[in-house]
Amino acid sequence: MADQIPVITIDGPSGAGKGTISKHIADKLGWHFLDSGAIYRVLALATIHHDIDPTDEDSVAPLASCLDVHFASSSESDDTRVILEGEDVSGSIRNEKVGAVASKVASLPRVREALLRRQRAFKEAPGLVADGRDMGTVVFPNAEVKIFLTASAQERAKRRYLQLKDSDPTAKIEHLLADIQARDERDANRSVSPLVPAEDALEIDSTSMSIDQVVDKVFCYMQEKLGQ
Ligand SMILES: Nc1ncnc2c1ncn2[C@@H]1O[C@H](COP(=O)(O)OP(=O)(O)O)[C@@H](O)[C@H]1O
Ligand SMILES: Nc1ccn([C@@H]2O[C@H](COP(=O)(O)OP(=O)(O)O)[C@@H](O)[C@H]2O)c(=O)n1
Repeated sequence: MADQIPVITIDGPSGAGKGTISKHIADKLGWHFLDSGAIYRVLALATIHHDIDPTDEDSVAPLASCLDVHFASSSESDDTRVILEGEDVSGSIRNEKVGAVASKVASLPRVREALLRRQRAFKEAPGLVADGRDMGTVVFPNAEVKIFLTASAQERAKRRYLQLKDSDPTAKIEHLLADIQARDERDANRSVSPLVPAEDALEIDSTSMSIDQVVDKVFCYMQEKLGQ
């Protein structure tokens, strides 16, 4: 029964480490993983491909409802491939331009509504780790374990720079910091599903923590909550 399937939600701002930590926890437990940001990014890319204004709710909402996207596991790597309209877009959804458009389409209430069922369908046995902005507040409000992961904007921009510099030699920390701050502002101030910690979330500031330290902290908290 879907109701007996445990869910761990990890929400927080861009670059806090949500994806990295969620994947570690999901792998360790053998649970499913929902990267909800990838769905908003794919929708953003679809608006770019179809030349749709990302702020026009009447055009973006129908696109969200019938978005032709699926997630495929790859035999060559651990990564899940993201397929939009038959094309592998796993790399192209990750750039900062697509991230900025994603945060625009994500502020449209009917778009968020249209994507709810698609996200909830990831809840399958033996369990789910869900990463995003509103996993613990809106999509899985009854999740057993909720984490709100943060880090200072400077630290997040530095992490993003280190992540991008090899594939994008033009990446600059000051541009990434400005993008992160603009996205934080839009995500926190939108009218629907703003980026806020769930009341029952454990908040972790990872500014001075290593990836392993964060994984250990989440894992200990999860064992305490689930009694495992
Ligand atoms: N605690 C940490 N310390 C240092 N680097 C981290 C930490 N957590 C994540 N990172 C690195 O920061 C980058 C962004 O992490 P990511 O998981 O993509 O963040 P998010 O999903 O929150 O946007 C990745 O390169 C990741 O390896
Ligand atoms: N559950 C979610 C996930 C992402 N998003 C939006 O989608 C954008 C991209 O999400 P992401 O998780 O891939 O972004 P990063 O944290 O990796 O930079 C975010 O800036 C949010 O505006 C959202 O609104 N709700």
